[in-house]
Amino acid sequence: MNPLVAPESSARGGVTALSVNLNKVALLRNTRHLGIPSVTRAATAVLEAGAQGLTVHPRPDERHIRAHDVHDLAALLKEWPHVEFNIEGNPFHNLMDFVRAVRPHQCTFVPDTVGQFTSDHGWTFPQDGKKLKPLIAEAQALGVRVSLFMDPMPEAMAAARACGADRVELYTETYAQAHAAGKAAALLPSFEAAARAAIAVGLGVNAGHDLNRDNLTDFLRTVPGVQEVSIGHAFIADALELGYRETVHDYLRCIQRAFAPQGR
Ligand SMILES: CC(=O)[C@@H](O)[C@H](O)COP(=O)(O)O
Ligand SMILES: NCC(=O)COP(=O)(O)O
Repeated sequence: MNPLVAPESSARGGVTALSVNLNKVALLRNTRHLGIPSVTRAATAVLEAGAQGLTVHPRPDERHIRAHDVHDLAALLKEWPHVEFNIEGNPFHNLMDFVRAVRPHQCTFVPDTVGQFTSDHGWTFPQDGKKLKPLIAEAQALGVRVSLFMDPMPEAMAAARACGADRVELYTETYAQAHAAGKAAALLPSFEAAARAAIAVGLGVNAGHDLNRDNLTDFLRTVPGVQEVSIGHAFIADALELGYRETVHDYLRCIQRAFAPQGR
């Protein structure tokens, strides 16, 4: 049994799952009272094209994903029993209401403030562990896997595990910025070390934020055991040009390339 491949992903041969974040479909929809572009139609399109999961981040200000979107997607996913639903948010704000009502496969705890521009940091350990522990336990008692949004800090992983988390999601904006500047090689070792430290204490590893078709393969080739990438902003930008189906296929190819023997 390869410790870098969790049981959940063994069904895919250890290949990372693609979870499409639909926030930006809702953002565009909310700029008119016409209901288009449809979040549920986008979800159906990306799932029919092969995406393995959906992610939403219903922020308290409802700038994009609204409460009804979460419930609409939960209803839709009853038709897709093998697709994972991941709901992100701050568990001290509105996230737990959705966890209790919808019981998604996974919730991702993100330490955002209410009006924050976007997610830009992970939890702080050991300080946050004590207050997170009961909420993690509550979500798990509802059958919901808990992932903690984390900066790539190997030294924080034991404390993340100690408060009961099932997985961590490595916050990848710094990697994306470095990759765009041709400097990813300097940063990847810290992400690899954080992933190995997480796996060593029994945590699963997810990743997300500013991943795209240019930087995804390099990340997955270097960082071991990534079970899920959640990708939204760049994905939807690409889909505006290529369409949902072709965009899913492009991202799945980026993932597959990372697991192919080098040189192919
Ligand atoms: C947690 C994270 O990095 C993203 O999933 C987050 O959903 C981005 O939120 P916005 O789409 O509101 O920028
Ligand atoms: N958890 C990351 C996510 O869901 C999407 O982030 P981004 O691709 O919109 O930056």
